[in-house]
Amino acid sequence: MSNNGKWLRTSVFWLLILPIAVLIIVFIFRPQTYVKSVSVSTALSHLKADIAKKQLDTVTVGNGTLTLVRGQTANAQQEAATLDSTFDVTQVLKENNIDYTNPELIKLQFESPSPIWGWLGTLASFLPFILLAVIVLLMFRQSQGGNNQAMSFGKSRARIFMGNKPSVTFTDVAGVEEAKQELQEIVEFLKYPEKFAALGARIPKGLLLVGPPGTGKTLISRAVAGEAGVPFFSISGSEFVEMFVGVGASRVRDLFEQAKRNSPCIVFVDEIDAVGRQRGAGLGGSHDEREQTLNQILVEMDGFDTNTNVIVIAATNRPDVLDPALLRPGRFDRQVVLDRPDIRGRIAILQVHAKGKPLDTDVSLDVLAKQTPGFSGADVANLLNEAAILAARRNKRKISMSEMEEAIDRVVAGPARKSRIISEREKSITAYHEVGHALVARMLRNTDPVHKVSIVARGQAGGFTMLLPTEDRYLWSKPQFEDMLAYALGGHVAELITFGEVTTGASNDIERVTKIARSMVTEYGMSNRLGPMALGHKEELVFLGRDFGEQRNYSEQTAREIDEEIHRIIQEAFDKAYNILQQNKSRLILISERLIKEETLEGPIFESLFNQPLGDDAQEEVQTILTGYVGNPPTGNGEKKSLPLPRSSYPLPQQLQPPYNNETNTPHP
Ligand SMILES: Nc1ncnc2c1ncn2[C@@H]1O[C@H](COP(=O)(O)OP(=O)(O)OP(=O)(O)O)[C@@H](O)[C@H]1O
Ligand SMILES: [Zn+2]
Repeated sequence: MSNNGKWLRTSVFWLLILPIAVLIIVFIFRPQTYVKSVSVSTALSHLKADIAKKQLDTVTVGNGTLTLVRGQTANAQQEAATLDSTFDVTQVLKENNIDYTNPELIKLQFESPSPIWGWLGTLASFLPFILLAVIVLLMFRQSQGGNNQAMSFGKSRARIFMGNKPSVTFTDVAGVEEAKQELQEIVEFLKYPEKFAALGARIPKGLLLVGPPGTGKTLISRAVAGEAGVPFFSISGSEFVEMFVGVGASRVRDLFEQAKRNSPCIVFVDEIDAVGRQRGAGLGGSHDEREQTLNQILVEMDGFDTNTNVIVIAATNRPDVLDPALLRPGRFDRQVVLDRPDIRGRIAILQVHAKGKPLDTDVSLDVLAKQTPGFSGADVANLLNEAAILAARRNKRKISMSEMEEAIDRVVAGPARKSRIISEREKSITAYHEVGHALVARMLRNTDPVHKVSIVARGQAGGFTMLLPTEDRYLWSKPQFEDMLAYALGGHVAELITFGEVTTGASNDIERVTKIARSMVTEYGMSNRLGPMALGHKEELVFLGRDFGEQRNYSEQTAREIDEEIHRIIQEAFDKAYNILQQNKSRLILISERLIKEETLEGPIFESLFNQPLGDDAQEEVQTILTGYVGNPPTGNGEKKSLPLPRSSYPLPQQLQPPYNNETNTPHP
């Protein structure tokens, strides 16, 4: 850190210390509450008077004294009366017609107050010194640059980490088969470390679980420990954020010490993003603390030798903010993704959590799964729990579908859940949109194979299409960009062709397309008309808060030409996508409808659907789909007039043969 930063930190430090010092002085010279000695009868009569005034008093009896605190203010008047051993407060109150059962008026306490007060009093008089000592210690630590190894300040706060052996197994985790498979390997490592050691295999030290909240990251980690029969230690990154400097690091040290003593075992670090954010900018103690905690975790992990057999599993839903140091080999170099479950996953999770819950005959888990797109595992579990509570409240013996329906609404609308539930229509539109992308990608030469099409909502997007890059790409050619643009417009075009209208769902695609097309023209020299010229983006000149307008390094004429070229490129991409989807409309309908049912289509399934013969049977199926459609069917007939007419006559279909069937391209897995 620079000198400047240090100076800043020191001043911030003093700004914090000064008010504390002032507080301490005020505390020392504060007006003492004064306890007046009175007789029992005086105290009682005062109490009676206060009750008549509807004022809440506290009566404490114990240690031979009756203390009356009159009123609830901080420096309420206090009276103490000495009692003899036969004094029975309830009896006396009764005799005096004081209703001591009304908590609004009288708070009756029977603890022995004096030792606590005495102790507190002593503590209070020492408080300034204790605070001073803490401050001095903290300063000392600061000036040491927060050296973790030195001092045992954090040690005294050492917490005993309970490493329990969870009884959870993989059967309790449902719908995340891929993740389970990957973690199975970790289980093997933990169970038979010698087997791997004998072969010289390096046991992974760290594994990062990535996924949105409630997708079972904690659960599956516990299940790994449960399967392997090893202890499970857990800690959460967010615990460290508010701590004093050094405490977090020492906690981490304690945790790992115990973990190593109990190896083989699992250390689970939840919310690692809370400490594992990119190091760099930041100011103040909590930032320092985070950095030190993170450093300590890295130090511990680096210190494992080959037979440590402690595996650290960290969980996050923000892998993008993590410090790259965490992801380096030998640290959290393995990542396992836990996504929100698709329909099959939700059925499986429903089955797991329905165990032990008596369900009525009308309950169909399939139907429930269908109604809950976007639910995480935790939401699904929560849904069943809510339904069970509702059924109990209605004095039912079994949970029926009506409770389930209501529980869905609760989970969706309830404060805990913000994820959306999609209407049937929105689901259809999303499906056609995504299959539009996928089909265009499938038909073009320069796009990667389709890896997955899904209408399970993720983040902002209602669905997504994933291509599987066949190689790392650093250079993009013009044809690649052109196909990419058509692919990106595939969703928009599919909506247009089928439902005859476009939705806001394509706005991201359109933004991306526009950006790429602009870059092609202005940065990459991919427009023959303008040639290889860096036509820098418009720069906004903002100086000292004043906007001086835009600065261009080209003329008005060129600006117009750029716009025209961008327009042409996008138009051509649009036409390409349009032609492909028109020609494959039956495929579009068949695959989209399948996607609506299954919510996710993996690459191979998409491929086999794509390759289905489009004979009479298929045409018949299309017709059945269209006639059976609720609402307006995805035919889009009659809406075509409003389309921009395809201008470029892209040669079809010869050139657009499915590319992955020839010798140079093998069908992807
Ligand atoms: N795949 C699943 N199978 C069965 N139950 C699940 C699954 N996913 C989540 N649950 C249920 O949801 C609960 C919460 O999940 P968990 O705490 O493991 O999620 P998480 O991903 O760690 O969440 P967070 O990111 O908020 O910490 C689990 O205890 C379990 O009951
Ligand atoms: Zn899209």
